Amino acid sequence: MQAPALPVLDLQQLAAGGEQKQAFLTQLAEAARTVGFFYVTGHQLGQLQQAVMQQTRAFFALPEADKQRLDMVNSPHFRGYTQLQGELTQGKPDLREQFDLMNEETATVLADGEPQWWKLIGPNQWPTQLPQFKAVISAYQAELTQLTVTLLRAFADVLEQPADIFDDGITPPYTHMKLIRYPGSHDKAQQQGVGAHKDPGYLTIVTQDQQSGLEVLTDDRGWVSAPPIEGAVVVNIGELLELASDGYLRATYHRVTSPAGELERYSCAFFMAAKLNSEVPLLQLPAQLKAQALGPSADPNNPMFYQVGENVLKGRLRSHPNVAQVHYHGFCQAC
Ligand SMILES: O=C(O)CCC(=O)C(=O)O
Ligand SMILES: [Fe+2]
Repeated sequence: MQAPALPVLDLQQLAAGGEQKQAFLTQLAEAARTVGFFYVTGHQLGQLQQAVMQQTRAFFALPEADKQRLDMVNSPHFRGYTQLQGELTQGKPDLREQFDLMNEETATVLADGEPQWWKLIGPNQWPTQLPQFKAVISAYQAELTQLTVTLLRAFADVLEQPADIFDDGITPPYTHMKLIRYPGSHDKAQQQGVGAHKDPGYLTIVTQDQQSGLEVLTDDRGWVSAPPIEGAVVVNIGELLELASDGYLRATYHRVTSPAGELERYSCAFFMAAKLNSEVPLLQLPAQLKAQALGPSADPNNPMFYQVGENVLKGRLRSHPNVAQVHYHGFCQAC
């Protein structure tokens, strides 16, 4: 077998402590500084992962009318179903259908003048036709939340910070899970499963079925494929970690190219951010790390905000203009 193009890290080493933990942290630092994308094995997600993929397939196999009843446009909290080409990346429709959910909460009632991102908080929409769906997906959400917290603490170590430096903002974190189906494309001109983008949170974990398609932009090798590896999930750094580390760590551009012809691809992307009503701490890095911090990347098409709610809402408004139009009209200049 060809060696994977991205680093593979074993979480058991982190758990073992001592020298093994040090070896894990060294690899994490290297992976984070070079590509910002890596595989993680040695997690405990195995059986649950299979159940999640089963439920994901079952959801997308529901009749179109059942899925449409859960359309995201019903939800000011950006939860629910988005049909094929219903989401935009870099202004172009993505060839994927998806189901989004976040922390299950009661909607906040906004007083005059309060920031709009409070509206991101609220209940999910659930498909009642699938009796196991909510329990299985919620259990996975809880496991991935734990895993991202563990990894973020490891990043604190890499950045030579106290292990709890991020804790205030992530008790609990804001989490967003996206179940996705990418249909095959017969058209070479239309293969944007999802266009090139950075993720807005601290960290993302991607669970893939057997079909490849995820690609990562590297400095030295251009776009490289991140195909599924049995027993591994893919982890990548988001914008909040880039901001917190003043660009020492980089959020990496990635995309999904549609499978060919009759093939299809299923995945689950899990985004972990800090609480919406928090600010990302700008860490005081030791001199040898600071010297390598490039500052956060400046992209006029993608401003990054330290205020977490603002950064998360920016991404949602841009990706789902129809939801923005209905629920954020008059606020969103782009819609
Ligand atoms: O489906 C995947 O593998 C990744 C999806 C992704 O990058 C995203 O939704 O942000
Ligand atoms: Fe992404």
